[in-house]
Amino acid sequence: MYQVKIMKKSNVLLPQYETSNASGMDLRADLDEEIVLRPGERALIPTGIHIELPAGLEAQVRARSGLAIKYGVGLVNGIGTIDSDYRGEIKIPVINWGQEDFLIRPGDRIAQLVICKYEKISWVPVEHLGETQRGSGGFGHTGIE
Ligand SMILES: O=c1ccn([C@H]2C[C@H](O)[C@@H](COP(=O)(O)OP(=O)(O)OP(=O)(O)O)O2)c(=O)[nH]1
Ligand SMILES: [Mg+2]
Repeated sequence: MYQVKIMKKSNVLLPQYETSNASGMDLRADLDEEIVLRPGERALIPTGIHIELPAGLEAQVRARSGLAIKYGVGLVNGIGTIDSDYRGEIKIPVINWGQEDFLIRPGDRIAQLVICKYEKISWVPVEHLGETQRGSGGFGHTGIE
């Protein structure tokens, strides 16, 4: 298990795994007061945490499926990428795709953080790529049945 430095405001709880083998740790809104996200509205919600990941690890900010299904609330950037060299505050770009106002209260768990390994590569420019059965087929070319 990696040990990762985290800097946080004193009022902020450490993100934690909610079950023993969860891959994500829930992220809480670090707000002074509740905010209302109207339908179609987006906001960048602070978490009050800064982390120092070793090179080779990234953190992904992902939506919580319960909020997505119940309220249509997700992340406007799909999945947020926290680079290992980022030292700023982790923020959550939420959007209300639902039809009702969505209330975010201080401390609400509104997204989750998943730590992942990533690889670095260097490019080798070429004129031809290796052949495969798929070739250039994509975007549903194998059908749906
Ligand atoms: O959901 C997110 C996504 C990003 N970030 C922070 C961490 C990340 O390392 C930095 C930059 O993110 P990204 O590369 O996705 O944004 P960009 O628009 O390309 O900004 P930059 O030019 O700073 O890389 O912003 C967050 O706090 N939350
Ligand atoms: Mg970037």
